[in-house]
Amino acid sequence: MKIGYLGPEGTFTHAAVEAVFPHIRNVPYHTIPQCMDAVRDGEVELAVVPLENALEGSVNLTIDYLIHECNLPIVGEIIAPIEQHLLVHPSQLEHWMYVERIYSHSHAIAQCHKFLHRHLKHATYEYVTSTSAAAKYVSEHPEGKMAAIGNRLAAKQYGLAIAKENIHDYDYNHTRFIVLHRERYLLPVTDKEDGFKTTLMVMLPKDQAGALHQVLSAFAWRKLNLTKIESRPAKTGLGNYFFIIDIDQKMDDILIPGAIAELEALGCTVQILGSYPYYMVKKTSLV
Ligand SMILES: O=C(O)C(=O)C[C@]1(C(=O)O)C=C[C@@H](O)C=C1
Repeated sequence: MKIGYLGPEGTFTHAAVEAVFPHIRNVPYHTIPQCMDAVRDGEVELAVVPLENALEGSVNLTIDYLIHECNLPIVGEIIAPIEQHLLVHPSQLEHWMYVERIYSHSHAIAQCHKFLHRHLKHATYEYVTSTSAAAKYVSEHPEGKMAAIGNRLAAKQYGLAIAKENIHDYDYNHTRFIVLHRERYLLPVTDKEDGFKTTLMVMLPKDQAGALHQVLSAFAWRKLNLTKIESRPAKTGLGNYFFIIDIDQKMDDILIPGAIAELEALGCTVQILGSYPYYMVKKTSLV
């Protein structure tokens, strides 16, 4: 069995994969869509991609590619702590405050805006496909006045020095990663899961007053706890949205099917994106 992840080696995604699937061979992919395509095309059985960060919110590319391009069920979730560090070539360690360009994934840069505003006001941002792609690039340009934002694993992997530790803006920093498979599937994980979730995609009927209220009440009176509700453009015209709804329990025989039937009776289109276990990675077992 093989598991694809957003690479190259040393991303937070890689660390999450190693923490939960230490015995499965992992394969890095350059972009999030490439990871998903690899599962769809059968190159790997599973893929892990970032979905949401506690400071910066959803990774829209993941949601949009999943909904519009590559319909794969979510079979698991990994929640991992995130510590961002400023990484430089060792030869630049004394001069980190003079770096002119900061490389990283847009989500990682967004998690460190207060630090960047305070200490590196003059620097410009270069967005790349992942935090470790940034670290790799910086390691290949020892003369450049540049830094990457990434983790300890990437610093080690690419021989960079940590100029400043823990530069993320708020202490509580976690990212949710989803595990995708071609079909609904039970994960080969020995650790006990920390809980279960069910994720739905709901498209409201057009121009119906109070539709969202009715949708929420279908969950509320059944006491189904929602951990997330988010809208994304349906990409069919201004004002057309779909909702991603996370329910805090696994699929059952009565409550969730009942809520779905009620939504469909209201004229909603509903798709079950997955019903899956989630795993919380401890800080010490990450990077
Ligand atoms: O896995 C990585 O290192 C990434 O670059 C992706 C990503 C993300 O998209 O959220 C993953 C975790 C961190 O929140 C920052 C970046």
